[in-house]
Amino acid sequence: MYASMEGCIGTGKTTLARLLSMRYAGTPLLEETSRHPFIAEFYLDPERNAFQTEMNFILIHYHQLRRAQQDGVFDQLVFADFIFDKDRLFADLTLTDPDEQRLFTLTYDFLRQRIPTPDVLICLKSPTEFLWERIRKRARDLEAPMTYDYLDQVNSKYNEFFEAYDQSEKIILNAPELNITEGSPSFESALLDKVIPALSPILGVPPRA
Ligand SMILES: Nc1ncnc2c1ncn2[C@@H]1O[C@H](COP(=O)(O)OP(=O)(O)OP(=O)(O)O)[C@@H](O)[C@H]1O
Repeated sequence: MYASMEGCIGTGKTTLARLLSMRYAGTPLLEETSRHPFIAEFYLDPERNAFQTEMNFILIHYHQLRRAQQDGVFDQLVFADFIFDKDRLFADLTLTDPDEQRLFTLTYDFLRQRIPTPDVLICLKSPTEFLWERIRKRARDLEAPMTYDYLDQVNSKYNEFFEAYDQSEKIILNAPELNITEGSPSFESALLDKVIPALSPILGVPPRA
């Protein structure tokens, strides 16, 4: 079973994937963010750097998922904090040159066929204001140039994507209601009330006591 979290920037995907892995004694598959060499440049000049950023993201994500597949990671219960399709969603927004869009699509479609699709997608929805607050609070240097308008556009893309998504089972959750914060008692009770009852029947296993 392969479960993946998705949601806009700052929704809490990584924290949720990590905690669900612990709860279900599964294996976390977390995005190797430290290996995104272009993201800082992207935020400084999105128009100029979008193509190299998106190509870089699909190659990194592809290799991480392929490596996991070859290492037999998907033979276990896996909780990932990203899916390959997220880069299609970002590229739809960031790539404006038709030649670059075409080359991205050719590469994306070629790679997409070679990687596994999750059995269940956990969709974390959130109002943009909530995400903006979280991103300001976590204060990652490279995200400092991000504008509210950009975040709002990414968030709208995610909402459209969640609506249309039909590749597997999906569970739609409201991220602010969960208050995804490690060690928070309200998050623990939201996990028990809202996430685990929806997820366990799909996974076919109960969480650890
Ligand atoms: N394909 C992409 N194109 C442009 N930027 C991207 C892309 N994928 C991720 N990013 C950027 O990389 C950074 C990390 O984003 P991502 O949503 O993957 O993780 P996150 O915000 O740390 O997740 P969470 O807080 O939900 O655990 C963000 O600044 C995001 O805008």
